[in-house]
Amino acid sequence: KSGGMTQNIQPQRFSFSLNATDGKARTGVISTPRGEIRTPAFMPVGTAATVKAMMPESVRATGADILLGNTYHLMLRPTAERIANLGGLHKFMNWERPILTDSGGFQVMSLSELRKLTEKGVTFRSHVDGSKHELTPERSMEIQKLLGSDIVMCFDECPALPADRGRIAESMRLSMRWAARSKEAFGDRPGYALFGIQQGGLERDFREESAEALKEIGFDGYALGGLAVGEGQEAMFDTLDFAPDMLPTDKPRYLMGVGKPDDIVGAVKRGIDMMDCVLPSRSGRTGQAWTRRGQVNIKNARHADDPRPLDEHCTCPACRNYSRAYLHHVFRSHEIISSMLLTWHNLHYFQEIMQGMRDAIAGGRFAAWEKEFHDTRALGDI
Ligand SMILES: O=c1nc[nH]c2cc3[nH]c(NCCN4CCCCC4)nc3cc12
Ligand SMILES: [Zn+2]
Repeated sequence: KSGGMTQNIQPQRFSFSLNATDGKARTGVISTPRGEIRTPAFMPVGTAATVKAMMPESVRATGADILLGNTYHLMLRPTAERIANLGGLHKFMNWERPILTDSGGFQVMSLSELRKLTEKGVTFRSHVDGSKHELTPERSMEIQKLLGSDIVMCFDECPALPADRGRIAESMRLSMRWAARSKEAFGDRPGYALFGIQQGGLERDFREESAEALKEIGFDGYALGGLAVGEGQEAMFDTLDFAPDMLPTDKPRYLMGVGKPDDIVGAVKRGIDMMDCVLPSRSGRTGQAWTRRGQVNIKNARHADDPRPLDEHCTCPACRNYSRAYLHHVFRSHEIISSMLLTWHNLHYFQEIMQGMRDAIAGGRFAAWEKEFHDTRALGDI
């Protein structure tokens, strides 16, 4: 760097400070050497080292403080070793702020073929080229270290639902043994964090057993896994009515894979600090816009002549500079800009929900904010 440039001195540690609570809802800041994460936080998903259809600077412009990457996808292509040799994932994808990486177990079970699960780990064939691979707690930690991930997830097993109690307990106990092996393999890495993942399905006693096991091992943060796997919102909320409270209050709580706007609001209301979901980006590419008045499918013919923006209150580039008619046209014509604009809008809207909740919790007015959120959605699109 040129002389005289003041280095923005970042903390060399990973820490979480709670600023305010309102009921069970919390707001705070996670400090990391690569920057701060305002909570409650929503993480856009950058599976293959890109948030699809978005430049990194655009992702930042939506208000994101942290991205999610996937061990499973990056180990298959371009491989973690190649990314490490090129300077790590941050440099590779030109995102210098925090990155959290999922540990791969969930993606193996949902994406690969010919999987074999043993106490040691999982062997599987790549969905990309059919090549054989193995993931273990140790290998997952090594991959996430090679990537340079700021927040590393334990290697776990997420049971497919519906599953009987015996299967849920057996799977959770395997994940807890893998959590211990993950912690051992992670080692002591100041400035980097390792999060444990609570399992146990929808069962209070198994969630309790899992939380106790994780606290005994000790982690920098605690995720709730095994949810958003088809149980439905009511069952998920019923579980969130007790499961987060079993985890330490002074550490971040991360609900994996969630979700729709109302899932996100309901989760924050129940004490969740971090979430991730492909929904805003994936649905954006299919023409599905999320707005304060509910969902809008821009491909619907009713928009063909509509000169109004998607959402007149939204300040994103899609709503500031384009009409519904234009968005309708570029989607119908399969123009690349269609994915860019709708993804940008959806990510911007999701971040606006997070900012709204952070402010509301800090101001002790979460209930009022939540009521306005639901009442406006009930109006439906105009
Ligand atoms: O238990 C988990 N351990 C590790 N990673 C996970 C990721 C997860 N992602 C989800 N749900 C994702 C649901 N998402 C909704 C939008 C469409 C694609 C799937 N549950 C998860 C549980 C886990
Ligand atoms: Zn917008």
